[in-house]
Amino acid sequence: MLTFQGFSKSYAQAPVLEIPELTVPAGIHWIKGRNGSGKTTLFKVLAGLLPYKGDIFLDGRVALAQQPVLHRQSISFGEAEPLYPAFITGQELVNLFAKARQAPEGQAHHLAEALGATAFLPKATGAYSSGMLKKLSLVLAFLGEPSLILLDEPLITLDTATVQAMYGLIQERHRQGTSFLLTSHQDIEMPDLPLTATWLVQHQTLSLVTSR
Ligand SMILES: Nc1ncnc2c1ncn2[C@@H]1O[C@H](COP(=O)(O)OP(=O)(O)OP(=O)(O)O)[C@@H](O)[C@H]1O
Repeated sequence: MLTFQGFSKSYAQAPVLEIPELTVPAGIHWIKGRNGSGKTTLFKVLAGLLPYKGDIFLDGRVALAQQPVLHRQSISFGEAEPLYPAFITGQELVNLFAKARQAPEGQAHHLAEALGATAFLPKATGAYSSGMLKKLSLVLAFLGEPSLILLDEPLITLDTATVQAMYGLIQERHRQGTSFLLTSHQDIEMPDLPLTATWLVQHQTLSLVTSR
């Protein structure tokens, strides 16, 4: 699904990640790593938000740096601590993302219902709690038909029922062929998801811990 070749990422002169040669197969992947290890940096690179050196390919055909439009259509990113302009409503963002991503009819409604976001979408996001912001960010991340969805720290601020609903959506989309990368800075297990592999960001690289 993802192939790294001679990849490296630095901030100014400070190296953060180096992945000389690695293939991450399709599936649901859980990426662990301590605070500051480089998980968010990896996701921002994959989401096309940060420059890097080397090559990253998606599904063997989309070279992320060389095909930015196809890249952004193919990968969607749910941020760890999402922030939106305070005056905009959740519904306006959902409408915008649904249009830009050509989301199938009814998909936004299904996602908002599943994640318990329908009631507050008409309100301006400046009035949202951190959990409401996270639910909105998940609705936006699932919109459209990307082949890879990146969810950075998806468990933080969500109540137990919403975490279960999110697991349900991940499995539903996985059955339809979507891959997922999920991160956590906590060393927790994920018994409720059929994980393809667990990875660790450590010593400035990404290493496989376990795989099915
Ligand atoms: N914009 C930036 N400029 C300079 N250094 C940065 C920048 N963003 C992140 N870093 C550095 O890169 C390293 C990796 O940070 P990153 O946010 O990717 O870690 P993380 O694994 O997501 O951490 P956490 O679990 O705390 O969210 C850290 O040393 C951090 O200080």
